[in-house]
Amino acid sequence: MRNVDEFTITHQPIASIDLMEKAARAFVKCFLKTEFNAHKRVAIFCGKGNNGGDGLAIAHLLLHNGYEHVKVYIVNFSARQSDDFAINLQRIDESRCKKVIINHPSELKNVKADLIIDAILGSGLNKPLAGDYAELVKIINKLQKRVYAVDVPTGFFSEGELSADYNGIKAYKTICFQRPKINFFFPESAVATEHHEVVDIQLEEAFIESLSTDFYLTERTDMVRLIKNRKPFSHKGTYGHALLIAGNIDTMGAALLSAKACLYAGAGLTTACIPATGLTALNTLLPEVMALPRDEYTRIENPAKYKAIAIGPGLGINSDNEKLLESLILAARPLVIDADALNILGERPDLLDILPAGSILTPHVKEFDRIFGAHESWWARVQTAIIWARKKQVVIILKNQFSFVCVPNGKVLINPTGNPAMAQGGMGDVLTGILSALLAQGYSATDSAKIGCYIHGLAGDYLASERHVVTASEVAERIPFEMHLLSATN
Ligand SMILES: NC(=O)C1=CN([C@@H]2O[C@H](COP(=O)(O)OP(=O)(O)OC[C@H]3O[C@@H](n4cnc5c(N)ncnc54)[C@H](OP(=O)(O)O)[C@@H]3O)[C@@H](O)[C@H]2O)[C@@H](O)CC1
Ligand SMILES: Nc1ncnc2c1ncn2[C@@H]1O[C@H](COP(=O)(O)OP(=O)(O)O)[C@@H](O)[C@H]1O
Repeated sequence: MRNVDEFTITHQPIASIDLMEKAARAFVKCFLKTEFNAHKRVAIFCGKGNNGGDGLAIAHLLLHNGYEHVKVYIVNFSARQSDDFAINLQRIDESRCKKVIINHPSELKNVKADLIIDAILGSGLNKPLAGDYAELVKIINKLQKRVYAVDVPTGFFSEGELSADYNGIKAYKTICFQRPKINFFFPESAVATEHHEVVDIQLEEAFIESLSTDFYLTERTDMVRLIKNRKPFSHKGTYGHALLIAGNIDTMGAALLSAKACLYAGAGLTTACIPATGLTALNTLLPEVMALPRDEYTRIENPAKYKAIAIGPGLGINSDNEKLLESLILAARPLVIDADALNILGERPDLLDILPAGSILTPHVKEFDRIFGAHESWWARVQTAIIWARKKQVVIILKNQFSFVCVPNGKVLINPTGNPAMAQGGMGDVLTGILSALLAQGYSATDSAKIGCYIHGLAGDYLASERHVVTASEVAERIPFEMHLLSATN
């Protein structure tokens, strides 16, 4: 962001102090959406860099917006200060804003605040917190007040491996500028900030887009561009035949959920390869789906007749299923590999080595570590996924609240949709069904993964807007509505 900042200043008629003012305005506008009680006492902790400069400008604006009790705490632990911090400090000195200078953490006493704004250190963090900074942050966290962080919580690295013993500010919400920090998407960030919201400060967009990065956030506009309308005169053959190899005696539901999602995501034909004991359930619940009974060792005759083949949901781990997976991999057909098929891969590194290019793997964290070994952090997991996706020319969807879609060209597409109401068994089976349907309809593995994760989460978000929890079946049923809304606009 720093070079974007510089680029904006040199290419647009805007001074850096004005950019800081814009950032502060954007912060305050967002802050006032939830904090509209101007009687609340606000303590703003400001370091002496530009993050602290933002804090001072925010203090000014809050007073302007009718907040009566705003106090700034200048964290004076460093001799250096940025130019824009100095300008804003002078403005504060000339205003009616209360100011306290803290030269040592022990000087912080009797903080009477309802809300705290953290502007001590932002994206300039270049080493872990230690000494006075660490001590001060500990005291602030102990106050147990609602903290809003400016751009980044103090002590939180925006990118790179996150330490397991985070000692920075624990924010309720981080209001960050222009782009989310990559590390907000990792589960380890939950300890640093419960929520984050990105605000636009009109940095030079064209320049941001031109910066090289391996991380891309999937957006609604991508869906509108990618999802194709159903064509006049098209028929079931146009939209491909998907085969789902799934289910076992005690996990038939997984097969039913995948097959349901496959239907609802638009495959022309769907066949479920399930144990014969599940046929009645399948025919009763999903009469549109064809069945291929799976008893003992089954070979898929003529796999070429299917445009997409998925294997794994509720499959069960046994030698017959292992042989089945092996035969498909040896047939060099791209596959969607999920759940127990991933667990089989974990036991068979030789199969991992010959994965058909164009396949999609959909591991959650445990499945991922079973295949690729234990990892200390999510950052490390994503690095491993990037390497394997490139090496085997496959797509790896590392599933979580924000799923990381690692694609063959080494890029990572971060999926922003989805929510904790979706944290319930069967949700991954639905994703596998959606992916199969998209592949059957002719989308590439990368586009299927990108679209599939997005609409899966979007359906969950729609349902969760009025509910505490959503079920996997309901997510499947919501898919055609979301696809309609997205494709209708293109
Ligand atoms: N384009 C944008 O995004 C815009 C950004 N803006 C704002 O600027 C913020 C970035 O400001 P910044 O570059 O001045 O750095 P900041 O975070 O204030 O740190 C200050 C100094 O602290 C030091 N330091 C680092 N780690 C340390 C540690 N562990 N313990 C102790 N000291 C440590 C380090 O100095 P050093 O140690 O290198 O001398 C560092 O330079 C950004 O977050 C946003 O709020 C907006 O105003 C406008 C648009
Ligand atoms: N908190 C959450 N926020 C968003 N999505 C979630 C959340 N929890 C789970 N999901 C989604 O639900 C799916 C769960 O997959 P998985 O664990 O394989 O489920 P199952 O094996 O029960 O079918 C993933 O796609 C994941 O992204």
